[in-house]
Amino acid sequence: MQTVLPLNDFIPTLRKVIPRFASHPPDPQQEQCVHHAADVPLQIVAGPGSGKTTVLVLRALRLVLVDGLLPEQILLTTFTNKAADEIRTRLIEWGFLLVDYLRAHGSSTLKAHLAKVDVNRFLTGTLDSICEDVLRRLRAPTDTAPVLLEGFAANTLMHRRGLTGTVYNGGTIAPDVAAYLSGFTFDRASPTNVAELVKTVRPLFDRFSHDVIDLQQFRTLATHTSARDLLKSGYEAYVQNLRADNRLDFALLEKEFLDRLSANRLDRFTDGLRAVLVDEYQDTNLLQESIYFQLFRKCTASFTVVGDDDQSLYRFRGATVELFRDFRNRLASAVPGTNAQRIDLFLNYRSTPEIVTFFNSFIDNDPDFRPARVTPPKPTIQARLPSKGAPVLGMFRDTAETLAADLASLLNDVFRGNGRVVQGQAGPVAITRDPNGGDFGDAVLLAHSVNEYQAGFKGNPPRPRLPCFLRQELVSRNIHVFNPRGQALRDIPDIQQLIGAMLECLDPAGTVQTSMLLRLETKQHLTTFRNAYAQYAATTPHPTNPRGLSAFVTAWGSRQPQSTATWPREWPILELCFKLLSWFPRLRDDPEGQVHLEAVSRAISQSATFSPYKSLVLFGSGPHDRRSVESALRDIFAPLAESLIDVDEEIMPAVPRDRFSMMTIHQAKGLEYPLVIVDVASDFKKDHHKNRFKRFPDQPSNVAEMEDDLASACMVGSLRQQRTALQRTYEDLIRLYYVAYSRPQSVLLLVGLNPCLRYSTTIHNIATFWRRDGSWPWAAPYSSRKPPGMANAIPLELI
Ligand SMILES: Nc1ncnc2c1ncn2[C@@H]1O[C@H](COP(=O)(O)OP(=O)(O)OP(=O)(O)O)[C@@H](O)[C@H]1O
Repeated sequence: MQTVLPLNDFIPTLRKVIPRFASHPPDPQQEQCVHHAADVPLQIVAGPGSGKTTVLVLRALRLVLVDGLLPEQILLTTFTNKAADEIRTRLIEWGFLLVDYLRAHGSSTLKAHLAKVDVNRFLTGTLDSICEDVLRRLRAPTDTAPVLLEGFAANTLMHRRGLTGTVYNGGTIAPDVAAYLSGFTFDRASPTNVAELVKTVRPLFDRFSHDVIDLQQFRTLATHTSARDLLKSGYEAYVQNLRADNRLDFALLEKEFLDRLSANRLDRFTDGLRAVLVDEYQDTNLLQESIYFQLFRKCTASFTVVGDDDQSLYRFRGATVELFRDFRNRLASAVPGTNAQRIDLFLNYRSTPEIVTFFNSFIDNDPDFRPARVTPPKPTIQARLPSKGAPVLGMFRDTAETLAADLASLLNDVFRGNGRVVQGQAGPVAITRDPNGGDFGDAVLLAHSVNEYQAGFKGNPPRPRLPCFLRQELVSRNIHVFNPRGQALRDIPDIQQLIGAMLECLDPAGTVQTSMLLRLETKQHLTTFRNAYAQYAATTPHPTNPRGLSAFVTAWGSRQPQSTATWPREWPILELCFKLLSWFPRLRDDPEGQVHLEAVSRAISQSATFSPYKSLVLFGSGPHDRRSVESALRDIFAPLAESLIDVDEEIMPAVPRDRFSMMTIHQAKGLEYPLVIVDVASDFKKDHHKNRFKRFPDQPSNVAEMEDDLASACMVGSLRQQRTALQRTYEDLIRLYYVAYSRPQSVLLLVGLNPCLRYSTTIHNIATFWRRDGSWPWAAPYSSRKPPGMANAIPLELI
C-alpha cells in the first residue's frame, strides 16, 4: 500500500477538521487501533460503550486517506441494518469533512488520490445484505441472480416441497422424526402438527448451513439414525427445489455466496476488495467466519474484527462466541503465516461510574463464568464520564399492576413533570428530562420478552404481563407507547378487522373457505377475523362518503364495479389491502400500526413468490376465479391466522420522540438511552419450574441441546463443548443481562416483584446476581436472631 497522508498526520487532521474530535480525541487504545498496521490483521476486544463503532469508522477512513485505498475497496459489515446505517452516516459525514479539507490542504499526491475518492461508495451493510447485493450485481455473467425468500414463504416451501413426502406423509409426522425433534422443542414434547413440525425443523435446517454441518456424518450419528436419514432427505429435497427455481432462504444465501466465492465465481467483487472490517464479531457463525476468512485469503485484504465476548447474544442463530474468543488462533490455522494482533478497548464513554461499577460487578459475579471469557481477560471497564449523583435504582412491588402504575407515574414525573428526587450517595438528586428536548424517547423498557400477554394455559385466558399493564397506565396518562411486538399480529384488533374485511371481499360469507381442508386453529382465527370486521363495519366508520366500509366490501364481494368501468380480470390483493386502509387510520398513521401493516403487506407480496395465482384474484376466468381465492386463503390468510408472519420493527427508521419504547434485550444490542428500565423479575412470584429458563436454568436450552446433538458433524462442535450445554445456557443469560445493564447513559432502574428480594427467597435469578453454586451476595449473613425481611446487601437504591 502506498501512503498518501503521513500516518502521524491522520489524528491531528481529524482533530482539526471534525469538532467532536477536537474536544474528545481518540484515547490511547483507540489511537493504537486506528494506527495499527493496515496489513496486519487486528482483533479489537471492546467493552460496552468503549467507542468500537467510532474506531471502526476511523480505521476505514484512515485506509482511504493514509493507505490510498478507495472507499469501494473497503467492506464494513455489522449486525443490523440500523447499525449499518449508523456506520454509513458517520463514514459519509466525517469522510466528507476530511476529504474536503485535505483537497484544499493536502500534498499533490494526496490531492490526486482524493480526486478519485467518493465517500458514498464504502461497502457497508449486514453480511446478508452484502451477499444479496453481490449475488445480484457482481455475479459472474454466467450465474443467475437468486430470489431471496422471506421467512414464512421459505417455511411454506419447506413444508410443501421438503418435509411432505419425506418426514410428513398423509398428515402424519414420521414417529422417529417426532421423537428425535422432541429434544429440541421448548417443552421437550414432540411436534404434533405440521405447524409445530415446521417450527422445530427450521432451526435445524438453518443450522445445517450456519454450522456447516457435514450431512453425511449427521446421518450416521449413533442415535435416531432413521430420523436423521429422513430429515436429510427432506432437507435435500427442499434445497433442490429452491435451487430449481433459483430461490434462496436467508441461511442458504450466505452458503451460496461462500460456494461461489470459493469457486472463483465472484471475482468481479473480490478483485476490487482491499479491506474487510467486521463489527459485532462475537455473534458470527461458522459459515460467516468461513466467508470472512475466504475473503481475507483471496484478496490478502486488510482485516479488522471488533467484538465483545461478553455481549454475544445470538446463539439461536448459530452465533459462536468461541470464534471471536479464539480468533487469532483460528485465523492462523486457516491462513498459515498470519499473526493477528489484539488490542483491548476498556474506557467507557457511555455510562455514569455508578452504572459501570454495577455492570462490572455483574459480569464478575460468578467465578464459573470466567472460563467462558476471552483469555487473557480484558481489563475491567473504566468509566470516563463524571458521576451525576444517581445510584442504580430498583423498583420492586407486590404485583405487576402496582409496579406498572408506579413506573408510569415515575416516567410521567420525569418527562412531563418536574422530575423525581432520589437518594444518592452524596444526598438527594433529581432525575429530570434533558432541558433541551428531552422526551419519552430518552427512556426504554428492556425485557426478556415484551409480550403483553402470557399465553393461556389449560383453557385459561391469556394473562396480562408488565408491558400490558404499563401500556394501559401510560395510555391513561395520554402517553403513547411503541411496542410492535407486544401482541401477535393475529391478535391485534384493527389487523383482525382489516384481514376480516379482505376475507369478506374475496370470499363473502366464507363459501369457498368452508369447502377447503384447513386446520381447526386456522378456521377459528379466520372466523375471528370475519367477526371482528362485521363488528367494526357495524359502527359505520369514517369515511362514509362516497361509500362506507360495508358498501365497499359488499360491492367487492359481488364484484360490482364502483364506477361504470367493468370489473378487472385480475385484481392484486395488495391493492385491495391498500384500498381498505381508508377505514383503518391507525395502520396508516401510527408508527406501531405501520409496522403491523407492513407485516400484512409483506405476507401478501411474499406469497406471490410461491403461490400459483401470485396473490391475484381472477375474474371471468372460469374455475380459476374460485381457485385464485382458494390459493389466497391457503397462502396468505392461513399463515396470518397461524401466526407465521413476524413483524419487522426495523422498517421504522426512527420512533417519534414522544413515544415510550419497550423492546427485548436482543433488540437493544448496540443502542444507548439516557434512562433504561430493565425488567428483571416482573413474572416471578415464586420459584416456578416453568420460568426457570428465564432466570436460573436447571436444564440446557433447546438451542444448546441441538448444538450438542450436531457437535460431531460440525467443525466447531468440540470447541463449543468446552462448556457444557447447561453452562452455555446459563452463560447466555449472564450475557443477556450484561447487555441490558450496559445500555443506559445516566439512569439504570431494575424492576420486578418483591418476593425476588426477600432474604429467604427461593427465586434464584441470574439478573439479581445469583451464582451457579446457589449463593447470593445480595443476602449477607446477619447477626441478629431473626433474619431480615429483605435481602440486606442489595446494591440498588430502592424507590
Ligand atoms: N474518545 C472518546 N471520547 C469521548 N467520547 C467517545 C470517545 N470514543 C467514543 N465516544 C462516545 O462513546 C459512545 C459509545 O461509542 P460507540 O457507540 O462507538 O460504542 P460501542 O463501543 O459501539 O458500544 P456497544 O458495544 O456497547 O454497543 C458514543 O456516544 C461515542 O460518541
